[in-house]
Amino acid sequence: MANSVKNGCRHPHYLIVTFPAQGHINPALKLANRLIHHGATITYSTTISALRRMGEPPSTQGLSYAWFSDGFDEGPKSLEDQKNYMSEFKRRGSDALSDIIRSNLDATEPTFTGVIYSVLVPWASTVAREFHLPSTLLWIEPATVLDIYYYYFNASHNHLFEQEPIELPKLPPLSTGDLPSFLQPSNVLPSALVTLREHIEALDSSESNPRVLVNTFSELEPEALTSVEKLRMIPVGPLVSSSDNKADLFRSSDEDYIKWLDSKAEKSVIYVSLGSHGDGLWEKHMEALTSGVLGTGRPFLWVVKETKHEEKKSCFVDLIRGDDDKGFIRTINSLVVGWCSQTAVLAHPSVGCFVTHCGWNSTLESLESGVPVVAFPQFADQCTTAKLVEDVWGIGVRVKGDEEGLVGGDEMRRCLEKVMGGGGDGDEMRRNAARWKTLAVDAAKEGGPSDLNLKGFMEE
Ligand SMILES: O=c1ccn([C@@H]2O[C@H](COP(=O)(O)OP(=O)(O)O[C@H]3O[C@H](CO)[C@@H](O)[C@H](O)[C@H]3O)[C@@H](O)[C@H]2O)c(=O)[nH]1
Repeated sequence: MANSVKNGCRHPHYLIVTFPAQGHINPALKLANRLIHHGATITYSTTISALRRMGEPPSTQGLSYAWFSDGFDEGPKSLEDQKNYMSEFKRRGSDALSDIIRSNLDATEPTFTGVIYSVLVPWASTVAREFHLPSTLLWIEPATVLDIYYYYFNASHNHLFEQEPIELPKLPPLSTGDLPSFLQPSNVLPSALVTLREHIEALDSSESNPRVLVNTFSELEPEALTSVEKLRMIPVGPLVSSSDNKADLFRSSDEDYIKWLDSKAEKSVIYVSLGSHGDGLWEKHMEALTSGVLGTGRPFLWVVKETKHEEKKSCFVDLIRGDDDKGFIRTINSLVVGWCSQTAVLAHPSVGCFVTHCGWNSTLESLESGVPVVAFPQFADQCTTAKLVEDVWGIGVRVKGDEEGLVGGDEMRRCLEKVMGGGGDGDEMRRNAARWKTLAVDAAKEGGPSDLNLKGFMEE
């Protein structure tokens, strides 16, 4: 078999495969850029639906794309489509990936040296194995969350989940509400659980101690990174993309939100964004969130992204802006945008607090910017991240729901005042956030520990 060989070593060429969602595409792109920086070539593969939404993908020398159809090039339309999505993504994705690898291997000079696959794409490791290519999981959530899934799906540890607090090796004691939502009794997405189990099975069935690239850094989760003996977790984060080298699946707002932020006092603005899956929130928490934020009387910048439910969106925007005579005051003191450059917003000196759902990218971005948070987790890994934010890293406060998990406006306001207010807890969170900012930036910079880990991964 002919190979691309330099000085006796095969030139690294990775095929990176990701799930086509906003929170998945960019950390993998950032990884691609860092690997290219260290001399690798990358073929980046995800679905045509993602390409259609992002328009022109970022281009860099050494980076090429291999798009494939998951059968839903315009995105899943009906509830039925959504139910079938994960199995279709796996079926069509496996076939497509086989074709991509086969045509590379059939070329006069085949070049792939390995496959890197991300969360929700466990089948990529099966395809890689069929072609005798090494594969590595890129875990784009906290190491702590991977530990939890590992123990949950592992027969010899599963009993640890039977009593509260849940005590897992080297992790802080957890309540059921701190677990990823898929492991909670209220889980409404059984297909996610099937895919996560496949991830753990793929790791368990591979070589003795599989390497996992984790989007975290060693100071942030020192114990979690070594909790599971079977896994060699390699921290390579934070993988946070700058505005000019990322792909957005949503159209940025025309409003000049940076100019608006420029007009506000230092650390005075509440930034509200609940990631790229905010739709379900309107039903449950819209009023609480709105009354809490408005109740503080502080200026706010709020992302209400485009949605299939445009009618609900406009009700929500009306509610934020106010439909009474106070509406004018609210409008001049607030800005609602459809989508923004979140990293640019978080880096702005006027932002004093981030109301976040605790998606892992948003959390890393707030750590890297030193902005304290009000944690308002919705599903998936977000519940565990909220626990870490509040109890382990001390950079924010988590809103508490009632017995049914419902959050009230007073609670939201209490949390906002705690983070934004002067003295006591607020000062401590700001100090902690400033400390984490330094550590996060140092970890990811050229020659920093995460960067050296990535270089080590390539050279091994
Ligand atoms: O106006 C906006 C709003 C968001 N973002 C970006 O969108 C990304 C959102 O990612 P994340 O915070 O991780 O949230 P989700 O999109 O909800 O991510 C999904 O994927 C993540 C990685 O698996 C999980 O941690 C989350 O729980 C899951 O919901 C971040 O990079 C933000 O900077 C923008 O650029 N502009």
